[in-house]
Amino acid sequence: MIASHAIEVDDVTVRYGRILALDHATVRVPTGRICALVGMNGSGKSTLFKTIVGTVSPTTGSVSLAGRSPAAARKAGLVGYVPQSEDIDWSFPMSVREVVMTGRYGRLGFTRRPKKADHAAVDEALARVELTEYADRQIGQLSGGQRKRAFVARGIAQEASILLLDEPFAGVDKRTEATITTLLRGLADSGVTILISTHDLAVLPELADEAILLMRRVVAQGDPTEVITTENLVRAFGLDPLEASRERREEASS
Ligand SMILES: Nc1ncnc2c1ncn2[C@@H]1O[C@H](COP(=O)(O)OP(=O)(O)OP(=O)(O)O)[C@@H](O)[C@H]1O
Repeated sequence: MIASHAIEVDDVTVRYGRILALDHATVRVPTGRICALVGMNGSGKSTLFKTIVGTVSPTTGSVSLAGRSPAAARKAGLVGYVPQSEDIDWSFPMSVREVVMTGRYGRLGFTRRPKKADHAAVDEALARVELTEYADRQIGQLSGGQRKRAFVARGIAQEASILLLDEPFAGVDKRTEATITTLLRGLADSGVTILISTHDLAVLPELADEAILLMRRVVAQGDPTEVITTENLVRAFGLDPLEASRERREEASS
C-alpha cells in the first residue's frame, strides 16, 4: 500500500547541546506533492532535513518515510538529498558524471561496478538537467546553478521517491530557477514527493503545492496562499516582510 503521506514528521524536537533547533515540529508531506519549507536563517530547516535523512537523531518524536524509518528508507534508496552548496567539498576530484553515478551506489551491489542500466540512468539524468556537455568536468569547475543541477541529477539517477533539496535556488539565475522548477514539477507528477527549503517567497506560487513556515516550531502548514500571510510571516520572521526586505536592501547597500 502507498502511504498517503510520504513524509511524516511527528512531534520532533532536536537539540544541539543547549541550542533548541526544532521544537515539537509536526510535518506531513503528501505523496507526489511539492512542499516548500520557509524560514529565516537558523529556523531549523537544515536540521529538519538532517532528521528526515537520519543523520541527526531527535530527542522527542519520530520520522516515518513511506512507512519506514529514516535508516530503512535510506538503505532502500528511497531518499535523495541535495545538500546546501556550503556542505559540499567542491575541490573533491570527481567529475559531474561520477557525482551523478553516486546516486546509483545503493543499487550497484557488492562489486560496485556500474552496469549498462546504471550508465543509461546517469546519461538520462544528465540530459534532463541539461548537463550532458559538462559530464566530464570536475564538479568545482561548474557554475553555481550547474552545481545545483548536478545534484538534482544525482537524485533523479537514484530514482528516489522522496527528494529533499536544501536551498536549490540560492545564487541561481531566473533561467536555472525555471529549469529546476519545471524538472521538479515533472518529477512530482510522476509520484516523487519533494521537500524544498527556500528563502525565496517569490518562487512559491509557481513551485509549491504546499508551504510550511518554520521558526523552530511549525508556524503554519498548508496551501501557500493561506500560509504566506502577513500575520504568519511576522510570526515566523519576527518582522513585517516589507520591513524585512527594506532592511535587507539597506544592509546590502551599506
Ligand atoms: N551541528 C550543530 N551544532 C550546534 N548548533 C547547530 C548545529 N547545526 C545547527 N545548529 C544551530 O541550530 C539552529 C538551526 O540551524 P539550521 O542549520 O537547522 O537552520 P536553517 O534554518 O537551515 O538555517 P539557514 O537558513 O541559515 O541554513 C541554529 O541556531 C544553528 O546555529
